[in-house]
Amino acid sequence: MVVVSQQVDENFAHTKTCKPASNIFTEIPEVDLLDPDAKTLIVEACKEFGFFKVINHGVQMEFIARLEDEAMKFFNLPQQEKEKSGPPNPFGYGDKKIGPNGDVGWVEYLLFSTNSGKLILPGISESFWSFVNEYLSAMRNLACEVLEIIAEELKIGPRDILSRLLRDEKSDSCFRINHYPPCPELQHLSCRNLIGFGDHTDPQIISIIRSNNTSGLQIYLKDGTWVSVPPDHSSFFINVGDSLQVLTNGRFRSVRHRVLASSLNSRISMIFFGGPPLTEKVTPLFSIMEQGEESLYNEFTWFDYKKSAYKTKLSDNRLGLFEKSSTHDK
Ligand SMILES: C=C1C[C@]23C[C@@]1(O)CC[C@H]2[C@@]12CC[C@H](O)[C@@](C)(C(=O)O1)[C@H]2[C@@H]3C(=O)O
Ligand SMILES: O=C(O)CCC(=O)C(=O)O
Ligand SMILES: [Fe+2]
Repeated sequence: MVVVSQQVDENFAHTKTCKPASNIFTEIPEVDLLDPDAKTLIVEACKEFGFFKVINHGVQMEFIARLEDEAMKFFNLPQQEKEKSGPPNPFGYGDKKIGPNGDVGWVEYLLFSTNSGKLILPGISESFWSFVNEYLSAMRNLACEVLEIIAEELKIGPRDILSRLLRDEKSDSCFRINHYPPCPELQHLSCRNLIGFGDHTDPQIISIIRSNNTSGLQIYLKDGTWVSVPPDHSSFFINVGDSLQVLTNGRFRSVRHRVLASSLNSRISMIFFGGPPLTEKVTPLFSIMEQGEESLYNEFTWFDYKKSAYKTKLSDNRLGLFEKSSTHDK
């Protein structure tokens, strides 16, 4: 038995594992977008967790299911067919390798830009492409609605002070579909968990995650613990990204998160990352600052941040490089 376990461990030498952490977190803030109290809940959640769940969002389930079906059709293609849409540079099909700096995970994915026209990928059918575009426009609207609610509650008007960054035709947003295949060998993996997508924060302003009902997503709490997010295929999970942490001068928290692979079930997730135009300065909003308050960050544009981010490993503290008091100061 011990021998079998050792052999299996060797098979996973090229992937990453972590200690088991299966604390199921039942206190994820749940925001009903039709509830007049939504504003307060959203702002509290962004400060405490940088993360919340949205219900009554108005996006039809059939619409989401159609895109998920198309994505599964793609991931079910023979490996060599899928590889024709890769490697990602950074857009396209990727398998196990994440980003340009040696990160790995038990995941395959498709990464799309939302503003560089049609990405010609051999494995992407016309119908898949048109579902992606319809979905993206629904996600942009949802992200903007949330950002407008935030602006209103923080009284940092005008109402579109944040959402205009995503509505801009040059908004540098992107979209990712992740597929985490089940990993039956995991049961023998000597009490370790297999990393699907390693821990990180998202660099953009806001991200919207939607997944099927397979668990795996975890968030890192202020008290230093990892907790599992109960999956809910009919809701959206919203992440505060690094840029929103800066725009609010640290009032909101960019959430560290990761995904663990499952031994039994396949997880599929679709994530919209709402980013500003490349030339936009990412600095604390003037209207949020109290008298005498100083920016916690050196001035940078989204282009500067992205350029720096793509030199980092997934789990690096990317924002640390731009913090004023940081020892990493440039
Ligand atoms: C390791 C990397 C992958 C990533 C680019 C990076 O160098 C650091 C940030 C990573 C991340 C995390 C959130 C999103 O999934 C992503 C698309 C992004 O914008 O930043 C990925 C990048 C990627 O996979 O290309
Ligand atoms: O797949 C998921 O649920 C989240 C993945 C993620 O955090 C990412 O792609 O940035
Ligand atoms: Fe992420």
